[in-house]
Amino acid sequence: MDLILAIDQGTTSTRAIVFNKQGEIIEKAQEEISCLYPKSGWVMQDANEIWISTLAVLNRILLSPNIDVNQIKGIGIANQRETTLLWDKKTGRPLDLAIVWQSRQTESICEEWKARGLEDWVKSKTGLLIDPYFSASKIRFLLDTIPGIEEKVKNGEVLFGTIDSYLVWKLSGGMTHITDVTNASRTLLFNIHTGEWDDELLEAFNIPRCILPKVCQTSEVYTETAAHLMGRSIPIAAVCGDQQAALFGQACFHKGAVKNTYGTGCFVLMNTGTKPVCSNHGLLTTVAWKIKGEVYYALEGSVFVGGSAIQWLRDGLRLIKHASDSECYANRVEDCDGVYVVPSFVGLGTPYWDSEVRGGMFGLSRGTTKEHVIRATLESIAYQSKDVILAMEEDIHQSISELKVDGGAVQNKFLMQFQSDLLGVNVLVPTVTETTALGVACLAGLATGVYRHLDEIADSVQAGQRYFPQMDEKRRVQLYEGWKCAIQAVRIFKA
Ligand SMILES: Nc1ncnc2c1ncn2[C@@H]1O[C@H](COP(=O)(O)OP(=O)(O)O)[C@@H](O)[C@H]1O
Ligand SMILES: O=P(O)(O)OC[C@H](O)CO
Repeated sequence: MDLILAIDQGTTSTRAIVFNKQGEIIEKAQEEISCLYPKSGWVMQDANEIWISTLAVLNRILLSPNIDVNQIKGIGIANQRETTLLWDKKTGRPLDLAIVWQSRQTESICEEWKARGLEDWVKSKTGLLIDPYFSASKIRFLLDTIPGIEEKVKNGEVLFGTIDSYLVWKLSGGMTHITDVTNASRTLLFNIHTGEWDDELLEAFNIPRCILPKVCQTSEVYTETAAHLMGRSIPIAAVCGDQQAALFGQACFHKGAVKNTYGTGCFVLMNTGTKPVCSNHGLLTTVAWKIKGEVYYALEGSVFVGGSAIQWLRDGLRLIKHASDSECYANRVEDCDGVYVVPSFVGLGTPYWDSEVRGGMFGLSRGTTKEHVIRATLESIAYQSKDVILAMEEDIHQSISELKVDGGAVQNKFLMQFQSDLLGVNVLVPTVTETTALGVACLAGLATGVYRHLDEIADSVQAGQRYFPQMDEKRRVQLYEGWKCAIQAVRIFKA
C-alpha cells in the first residue's frame, strides 16, 4: 500500500497525518503550540517549540501499529504562511522568536515604506499590499533588532525562512534551504509575474539576497529527510502554504472554484487560472501552486482572527473550557439580542486593511449573558467571511453560488448553519475535513508517482455534510447592517 505523510504546521497546532491513495486518513497525531503576546498587537512563536511539536507528532506516527514506514512514499509540508524566522546556518538555532503572520509589530516600518510612495509599485509586482501581515517588514524588523546580526549576515551565517523552509532545513539535517512559490508569494519580495525573488524590491526594503531560500515548485522532490529521524530517508516532495494546500485539497483545480478555511484566521481563495487577476476591492493576488512548470493563481481574502476569537473566549475571557463548548452555549439563546463582537485584535484584513483598529463589543444591555457574547463571537467569524466574499463577488462581477469549507472550526454546526444563513448559499463540508493536509499529501503524491493525474485526486474528495440557508432575507439584511455599524464603530474608536 502506498502511503503519504502530510505535516500541517498551523498557527494553533502541528499535525502529522498519513493518507492512503484514496485520501483516507490512516493515522493522525496533533500537538497544540503556544503563541506569545509580549506587547499589544505583537504575536510571536518559539520556532524550537514548533520543531519539537513536529518531532513529537512524527514520533507518534512512527510508533503507531497502523504505519509501516517503508510504505511512506513521500512527505508534504503545509504551513502557516508569512510567519518569519531567522536562524543560524551553522547551528540551526533560531536567532530570535518567530514573528507570526498576525503580528502588527512592524506597523511603523510599513508606514515608512508607504510614505515613500511604494504601494502601487509593490502591488504590481507582488499582488500584495504593504502591510505588517507579509514577511518583508518582519525580516527588516529582525535585521534591525537582533544584536550583531549585520556582521553575521556579512559572514553568510544567517538564513531566513517561513516555517516551511525551517522544517525542510531541520528535516533534511541542515542540507536544504528552499521554499515554494506559494510561500514566496507571501513575502512581499517575490515577483509573481517572473516567478523569482525581485532584486528591486530587495533593494527598496534593504534585505540581503544571501539569506533567502531557493524558490521551488509546489510539487517536486526537493530533498530527503535525514535517515536518523524516521529510520530511513523519505523524499520531501511538496511544500505549500496552508491556504493554497486547502484550495488544492478541496479539488478547486479549475478557474472560479472557491473555498473558505476556518482555522486560526479565515481565508477565502478563488482559483483564477493561469493568469494573475488584480483586485480593486482589497483582495490579494497570490500563487495557488506551480506543478510541472505551470503556475496557477488565486484571489484571496484574509480574515486575521477567525477560530482564534474562540481561543480568546477560552484563554482570555475564560468563558469556555474547550473551543467546541462554544456551540452548546450559542444554541442556548435564540439570538445575540443585538450584541456584536468585532474581534479585530490585530487589525482588520480584507476588505478594510486597517491595522490600527482594536476589537469591540457593542449592543450590551443588562440582560446580556455569557451565551450572547459567545454566540456573537462565533457569528463574527461568519460576518467577516461575508465581508470577504462580497468583495470577491464585486471583483469577479458574479455571485458565489456555493461555498466549500474546511478547517478546525467547521466542526461547529452552529457556525456553519449561520454562515449559510448569512450568505444565503449552500455550505459544503467534505468528508475529510483535514483538507490542508490532504491537499499537500496529494501534491506530494503527484511528485512521487502515487498519482498521475489531477482527476485521480478529485475522486478522493467526497462531499460530506451540507448546510442550506434557512433565514429569511429581511433578517439577513438586518443582521448584516448591524455588523457594518459595529465595524464602523471600531474604526472610529482608536485607542
Ligand atoms: N468546535 C469548534 N468551534 C469553534 N471553533 C473551533 C472549534 N474547534 C476548533 N476551533 C477553532 O479552530 C482553530 C483551529 O483550527 P485549525 O484548522 O486547526 O487551525 P490552524 O491550522 O490555524 O492551526 C482554533 O482557533 C480553534 O479555536
Ligand atoms: O494557521 P492558519 O491555518 O489559520 O493559517 C494561517 C495563514 O496561512 C496565514 O496567512
